[in-house]
This record gives sequence, structure tokens and C-alpha cells, in this order.
Amino acid sequence: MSNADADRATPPAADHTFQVDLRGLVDLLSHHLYSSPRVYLRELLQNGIDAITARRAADPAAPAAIRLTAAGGGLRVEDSGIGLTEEDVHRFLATIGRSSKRDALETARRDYLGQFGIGLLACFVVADEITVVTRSAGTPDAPPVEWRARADGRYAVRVLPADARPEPGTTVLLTPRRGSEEWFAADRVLDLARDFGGLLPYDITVADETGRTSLVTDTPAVWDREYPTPESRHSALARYCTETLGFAPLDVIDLSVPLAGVRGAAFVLPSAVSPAMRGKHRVHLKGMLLTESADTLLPDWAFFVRCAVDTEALRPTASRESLYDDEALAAVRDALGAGLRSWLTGLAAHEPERLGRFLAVHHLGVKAMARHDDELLELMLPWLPFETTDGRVSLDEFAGRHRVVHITDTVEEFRQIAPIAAAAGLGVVNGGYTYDADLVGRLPALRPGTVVDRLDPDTVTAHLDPVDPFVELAAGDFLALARTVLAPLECEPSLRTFHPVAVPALLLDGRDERNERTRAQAESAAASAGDDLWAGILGALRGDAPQARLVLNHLNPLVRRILTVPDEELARTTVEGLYGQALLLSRRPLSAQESTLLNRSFLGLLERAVDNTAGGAAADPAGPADEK
Ligand SMILES: Nc1ncnc2c1ncn2[C@@H]1O[C@H](COP(=O)(O)OP(=O)(O)OP(=O)(O)O)[C@@H](O)[C@H]1O
Repeated sequence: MSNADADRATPPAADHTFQVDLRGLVDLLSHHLYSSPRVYLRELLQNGIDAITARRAADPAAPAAIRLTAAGGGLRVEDSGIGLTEEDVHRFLATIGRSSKRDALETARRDYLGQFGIGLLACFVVADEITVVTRSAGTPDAPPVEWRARADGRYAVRVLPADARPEPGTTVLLTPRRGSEEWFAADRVLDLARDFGGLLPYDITVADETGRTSLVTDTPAVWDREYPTPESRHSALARYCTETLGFAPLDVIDLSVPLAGVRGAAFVLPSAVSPAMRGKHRVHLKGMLLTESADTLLPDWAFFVRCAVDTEALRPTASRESLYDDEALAAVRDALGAGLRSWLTGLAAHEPERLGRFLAVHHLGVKAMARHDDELLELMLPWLPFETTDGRVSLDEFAGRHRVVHITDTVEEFRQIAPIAAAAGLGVVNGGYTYDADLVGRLPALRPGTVVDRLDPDTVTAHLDPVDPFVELAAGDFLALARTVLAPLECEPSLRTFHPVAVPALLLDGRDERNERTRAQAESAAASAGDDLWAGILGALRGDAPQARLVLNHLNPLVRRILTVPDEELARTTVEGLYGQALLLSRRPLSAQESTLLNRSFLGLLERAVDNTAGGAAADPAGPADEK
């Protein structure tokens, strides 16, 4: 069949227009777009502000006020803005998704808060009916118009007599839907209006049933006011933080990105927080509170501050509860990050004590920042604290004393080895804390001549004093026995002298050694489970990592006695006991094999002790009394 035949066979397609189910749309908004019904008030304020902005663009002397009256259970919002003609009402109020602000010139559009043409629908989240009485300022001879819209999508428009509303402007009337009454209580309305509208540019008042009227707007913003001294500015901002953000800040940092019209302050948290926590910042858009929980405003590393800012250039999402993640936001984020950084560098140069107070709480944040910023690290090197064998000192100080900076892999390793390494003259930094190993690794580039080395068993052993050759010879039999006891554990015994004397044995066991042991254990487990393929693969991965070392301390009196134990069985048990005790000191998790060894040695020694006491008591009941 040709196309022409087909055209003849089928009737022409009829054009239709999409229908909108308003109830479905409102349900979507209230459950999926807005986080709370409270936003209805923000949308009303915003429309009032935009209407005044539009009127004043043509007539800068036009009145500029928004009056809210919460009375009789309902709410009236009256603005002295541009108003609407009957035609405008059909075009803008009654057409979802159409906004007069989008039709405006680009330059004027930037002055408006709204843009999407859906804001008014937020009122249907709390009310079944919206009544708007409006009179156009742009067409002065146009009569006032009343628009009544219902949540089911029906609306009615009627033209009112001229004296029904003599002045231009718009009044919106809402009566709460059953269950939404709480959002209309005068106190609630005042709180919401203060929260959303406190920084808006035109006067906003809220009146209650008794006629008591409160001013909502409190401008300029606390960060834009003039103060007689820097101290009074600091205290005013700190007070704002306590009242609005709910904590007394450790410090206050002014923020300003003129290109994006961002002004505000960052407040340093009074206690340390997890670097994984995303900051929750309070962001105003041209004065209107957009969100109290913007988490993309600052770089990730700036988790030690909370901000409050007002911005001109950033874009809101349609819910107007978060920022649109675009290039402008990325640029602002970078600029705010640079601001925080220069605050820090300023402190380092001029106010070291203040920097010290800050770092005492937030060194982790600065370390996170310095990982990707050599210049900052260089600047902060004299200030950032690290845990070392010289105590809590800066890397600068530490590198000044130790040409070779040793670093441990874990906190446990540091705890076990630090006292011994320190006594042996080694300089060790605890590399087990977040960011520390990264930063220490960058030290040679910043302080040429400094060497950074991982602390391995060989280095420690080499720094422990060897024993006299005669002592070594005398202990030969015991050490040979210890070698056979420890061989299955892939550990090699040796005898040294070291401090503290109270430590009988030290288990030196670096990362490579541990990895190799885990591999060997997995290989033997696979082999005994008959999994030849896996055992073969693991076997092929065998490393040539050195063995772990059990270094016995010849200065320790108990070790000296153990070296001369004649009973071979007891000597075996004591080797296992010393290994087990050193293992416990290393504070790492025990394998099944190690737990078995610990149990065996502990019970073996206990048995010996009981046997001795029982044997001694049986042979000579008066013995213990004689010893006293
Ligand atoms: N108080 C008012 N005075 C004058 N015009 C108003 C007022 N409220 C609403 N309008 C008109 O109704 C239109 C639709 O308003 P609505 O709040 O739904 O969207 P918007 O403010 O344009 O955009 P957004 O969805 O981003 O808030 C507006 O563009 C404006 O033309």
C-alpha cells in the first residue's frame, strides 16, 4: 500500500492538549519536591518580593512592603507589588509552569527569586483553596481581579469594582486544609517568616489576631553591618552563630566572593568532627533562606566550619531547597576554599596563638587540606602536631633533630616499638593516623636532606645493642631450641640488650612479614581443604619477605634466668610464653594458630607452677615457712 493509500484509509489525527491532574501534581510536590509544608510561606514571600521588584523597576519610588496577617485560622499576605490584570491572571497564575519572570529581560530576570512558575502550587500543600485579589500597577485603569483556585484544578475569575482594591498590589488569602492548621498559627507564621525572610530587601511584617505587629526583616545581614572594632564584629557574628546555628564558634572567618555576590561568614566548630561528615551550611539567595543544610558549598576538606552566606549568582533547584550543582557553584566552592586557606596563612604569619588554638582542635582538617597543597603544608609544617618518639611535636622540629625519620604503619606498631626505638636513638613518627603517613612522605621534598623510611624489623634490630659474644655463645643451646619452636611461626629469635629493662621480648613484625604470613596460612588452609588450585595460586605468590623476629632482652632478669633453664620441655614452653607475651604487646589480632600457642604456653606454665608448689609441699611441708 502506498503512502497516499494509507492517508486515504486512516482519518486525520486530531490535536489534543495535555491535561494536568492538579491533585497528582500537588501530591508530587508535597511528597517529593518540598521537604516540609513550611515552604508554602517562602513561596508567598518570594512572590511578594518579586512583585515589588518588578514594580520598582519601573517606579523606584513605589511602596515596598509585605504584610502578613494570621487571624481567624487563616493567612492573608498583602504586597504592594506590580499586581496582575485579568489577562495576566489567566496567563501566569492559572498556567502551571509559566512565569512572568522567565519572560522578563535577562538583566531583570537576575533580580527575581522565582523562575519556574510552580511556586504558588506550594500553597495547595496546606490549603484547598487559594484566593488572590490583585490590581495591576502596570495598567492603572485595569480593574481589580479576584482569582479563586481549588486544589482539584478548577478556578474562577471575576472582575471587581475599582474600590474593592484602590491601590495596586496583590493579596493572597489561604484557609488551612484540615490537618494543616499548625502552619497558620500566628507564632508559627512569624517564626517561618523570620527564618525565610529575615534578610529580604523590603519590609515584611506579621500581625496576629489582636493586631500586634512584628517586623520580620532585620537587614543588613549581621556580616554586612558596620562595627566600631574588629572585636565587636567578631562578637556579633559569634552571637549570630550561637543563636542561628546553635553552637558557640571557636573562631569566625569572614567570607566574600565579590564576583559571585557571595558574602557571609564561616564559623569554626568548637570541637573536632569526623572528616567524613559533610558540612551543613545556611545559604540565602538574594536574602531568601534557601537551605540550612547545603553540603556542596565548601570543599570536602573544610569539614571544620559551618557557613552562613547570602549569594546573588548561585542557582537554586526547583524545590529551592538546595543549590544547583553547576560551574558557578564549583567556582564559588573553590573561592571559599581559598578564603579559608588564606585565613589560615594569615594566622600563621600574624597570630600564631590563635592558630595554635584552632589546630589544637582541627589539625585533622588542616592535614586533609595540606595533602593536596604543598604550599599550605610548607606553611603549616612548624605548626601541625604529629605523634613521635619525641612526643607530640611538629614535623619541622622532628626533622631538625632526626635526619632519618622512621614511620610505622600502624598505631599499634608505634605504641609497641616507640619506647624501645626511642631508647635506641631512633626517631619514629606514628604513621597510623589518618593523613599522617601521606604528609610525612612529602617531607623530603619540603626539607631536602631529610630521609623518610618505613620502620622495619631489621632497622630496629640493628639499633638494639648486641650482647657480649660469650653471652651469645652461652645462650646458643637455648636459641637453637627457640629457633625450632618459632620456625612454624615464621619467626627468628635473637638476643640483644635494650631498654626498658622491664620488657623481656619484642616481636618485630613489619607489614611485609605479616602479609607473607597471612598468605602462608591461607595456602596451608587451602591445601588441607583439598583446594589444590587455590593453594597453587597462593603458593605462586610466595614472597621473600624476611621473617618476623622475636628479640629477647638480655637486660631483663627473667630472660637471663630462662636462658639457663636445663629442662628442655620447660624451655620450649617459656619460648612460647615469651612469644605470646610479645604478641599481646603488639596489640594486633591473633590468628587461630597464635591463640592455640598462647593457650598452650599459659596452661603449660600454670601446670609447671602447680606441680612445683604441690611437689614442694609434698616433699617438705615446712618448706614455704622456712623461706619466709
Ligand atoms: N504576589 C504576586 N504579585 C504579582 N504576580 C504574582 C504574584 N504571585 C504570583 N504572581 C504571578 O504568577 C506567576 C506564577 O507564580 P509562581 O509562584 O507559581 O511561580 P514563579 O514565582 O514565577 O516561579 P517559581 O516557581 O520559581 O516560584 C508569577 O510568575 C507571577 O507572574
